[in-house]
Amino acid sequence: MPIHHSLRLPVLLGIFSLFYALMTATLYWPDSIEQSLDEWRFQNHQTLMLVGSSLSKHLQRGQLEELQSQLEYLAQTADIQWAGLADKQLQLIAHTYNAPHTELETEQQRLQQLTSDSTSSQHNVVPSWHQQDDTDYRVIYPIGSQVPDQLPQAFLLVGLNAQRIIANAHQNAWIHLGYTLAILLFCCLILYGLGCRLNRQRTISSPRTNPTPCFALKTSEDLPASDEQNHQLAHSFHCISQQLHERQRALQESEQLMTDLINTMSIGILVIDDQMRIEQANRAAAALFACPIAELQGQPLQQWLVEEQAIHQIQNNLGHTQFELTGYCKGQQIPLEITCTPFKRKQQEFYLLLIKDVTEQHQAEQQLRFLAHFDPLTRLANRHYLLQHLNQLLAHNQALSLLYLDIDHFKRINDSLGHEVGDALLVEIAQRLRQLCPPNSLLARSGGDEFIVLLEHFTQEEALDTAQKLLQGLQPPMHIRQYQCQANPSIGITSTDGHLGATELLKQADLALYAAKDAGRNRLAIYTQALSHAAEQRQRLEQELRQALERQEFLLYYQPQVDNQGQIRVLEALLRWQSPHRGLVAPDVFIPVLEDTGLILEVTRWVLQEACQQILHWQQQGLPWRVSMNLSPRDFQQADLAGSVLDIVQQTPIAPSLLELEITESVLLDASAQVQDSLARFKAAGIPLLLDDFGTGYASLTYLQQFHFDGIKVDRQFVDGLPDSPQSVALVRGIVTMAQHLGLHVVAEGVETAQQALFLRQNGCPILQGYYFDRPRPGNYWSERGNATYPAVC
Ligand SMILES: Nc1nc2c(ncn2[C@@H]2O[C@H](COP(=O)(O)O[C@H]3[C@@H](O)[C@H](n4cnc5c(=O)[nH]c(N)nc54)O[C@@H]3COP(=O)(O)O)[C@@H](O)[C@H]2O)c(=O)[nH]1
Repeated sequence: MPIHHSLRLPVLLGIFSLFYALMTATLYWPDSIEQSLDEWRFQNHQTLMLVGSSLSKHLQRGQLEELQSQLEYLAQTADIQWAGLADKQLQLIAHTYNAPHTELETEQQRLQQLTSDSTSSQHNVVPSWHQQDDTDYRVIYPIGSQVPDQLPQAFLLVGLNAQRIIANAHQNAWIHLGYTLAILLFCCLILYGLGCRLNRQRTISSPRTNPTPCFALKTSEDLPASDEQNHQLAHSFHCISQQLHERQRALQESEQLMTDLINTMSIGILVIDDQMRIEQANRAAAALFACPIAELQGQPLQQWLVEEQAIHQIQNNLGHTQFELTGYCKGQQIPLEITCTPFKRKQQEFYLLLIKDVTEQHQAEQQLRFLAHFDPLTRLANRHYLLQHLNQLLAHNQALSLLYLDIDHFKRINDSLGHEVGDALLVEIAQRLRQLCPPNSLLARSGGDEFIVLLEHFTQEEALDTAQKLLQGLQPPMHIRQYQCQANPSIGITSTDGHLGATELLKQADLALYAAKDAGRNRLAIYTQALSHAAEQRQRLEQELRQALERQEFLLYYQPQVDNQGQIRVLEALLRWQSPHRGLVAPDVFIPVLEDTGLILEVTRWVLQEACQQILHWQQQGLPWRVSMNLSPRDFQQADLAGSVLDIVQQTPIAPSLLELEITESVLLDASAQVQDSLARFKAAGIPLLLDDFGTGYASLTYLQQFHFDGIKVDRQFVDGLPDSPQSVALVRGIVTMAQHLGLHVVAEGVETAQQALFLRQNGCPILQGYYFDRPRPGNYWSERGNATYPAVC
């Protein structure tokens, strides 16, 4: 059938449209589905990478609950059906509730095949995608793989379904095809309409060729119909273009959303191509390199990295790996932690880099390293560092000497002037020691007020010489704020030819230090074998004393204090130790050990209980004697000395005034609030307090008044010189006069002769104690002796 010439073009166009639609369907369609799937995989890859990094952190911290909820959260993501997590041994450690067991088992087997694949050049399994059927995919995603050739920390197993994406792609393709056809159809119609109009005009303008009124007939019937069609077509075209516009807007919006999301992430993100050019960057990355995003894009990555081999590191990395590189920011070098994940898009290789500035982390690590080896206060090496160095030298049998320093009575500075002054003084001491120490020496703060100087290649004579310089150098007082502080050290010295262990050497220096302290402080002492021997003896004594306490080998002896009429007024309870090996041991031998070990606290409790029982016993016998007992300075360091003493006293039916407490001056030297509180509570309970060994220490009238003592005991050493030594005479007279004026009662101890007793009586001392009257004896001796008086002193 011949085609009217005005329809020829539209018909041709129509045929072309159909042909085009057919071509698009066969060529464009599969390609567009493949492209959608590519993009879908890429997006899921990124999601898995982000989730993988947080799962890795939970794994490192062993947070199983967080792992589980992270997986559940992942399974809520569009197209992700289920997820599971297998550890390095390929055992499942967590999975979502909806994960089918058969799937998990299959994935586990697949994982086993992947990791055991001997043909694989790397054990570091890369993310692998497996297509189950048309729409189902399974992904094995390695997590926390840091080092090539090593298995990653774990594997994320994920089931994905691409049905939505494929359906979307189909829909898009249909719409695309529909649009194309509609546009072509629309063009056909326009062309057809134009053809008709051209014909009509031709008819009007050339009446000779077409004079018939058919034109009028055609115009009256066809023209309105054609206008109507044109109008509808224009309307459809408008709708289509509007829809197109809206879809484009939606696309732009989702693109913007993606960009915004990436920009809000605090971690720097870069996408680079295989030529290492930056394709995309987020705001955090721009801030890291202090360069606007637009300027970053298209730039070679090398421009921002210090190391040349950095690029090889990125290119050679096969999986999701993490490494550190140094980057540039405003000309400054910054340490960067980079997680690199390669991916393919449209057959081209790309790398996704997650970049973190680890400057703060590095600083914290540096600080930790510093703290591990140095003392933060004085900035000297610490004990740990010194030990390390000492061990290294001794491993090479190097001859060396050690000086062990301890500042005498440093505690008093802390207690009286406060810890801030104490700290400042330590810094000053460190500073002075630094200047005094010779080259080839290592100065360390061992802790508290202890310092150690390691002298490499120093003989004992040279070490002695250095120690003397240190002693002298620390002699001048130090000005700390408004105070003038004295920091006198005691120094222990030891030397070795390099054939000793570090611990042994330090022990020797420590023993020498204690020898220096025992010898009167602010001096030095050299280690000798005898010190080790004495230390061993002491160790043994300590051991035996512990047993003595368990086996109840302690005894109380009592020594009387006699008045002017020769009557016993008070009996002083004095501790003895009936040792099965040593016989009856005097307290001078073992009390220092009990004090050092803290055993004295238990012993004092025992003494107190015994003394109270003895008072009660004598009371029941009609012997109204008071008993005095000694408290050691160490007793005052326990938390509630007054509480425990008063408890024991109250448990016995005796008047507290029948017990006297003898306290040495050294207790008051460090009179803390705790000491003051204890003394006040004894006083309030009615227990008399006596200041023992008066005159030997730092006897101060302030103490007597401040702590409301009832009396003093004149020390044996003053009584010893009576009546011949003019100093003793003057001192004893002075003490007694002062005590009388203060209303204190005075006891003189260590009275051994009749002359001493007479002198004391004639000089107003009413109560005397000493061998002249009696030695300390067991309680039952006094029970039997009863109230008999001693001969009057005349
Ligand atoms: N914390 C405690 N300290 C106690 C306790 N028991 C005793 N001590 C203290 O031990 C030191 C030695 O005591 P001791 O060997 O018992 O000596 C006492 C007397 O025997 C001795 N003394 C008494 N008269 C004379 C004498 O004429 N000559 C002489 N050479 N010595 C004599 O004096 C010691 C009593 O001293 P004091 O306590 O200062 O009155 C001694 O410091 C005891 O304090 C205890 O249970 N806890």
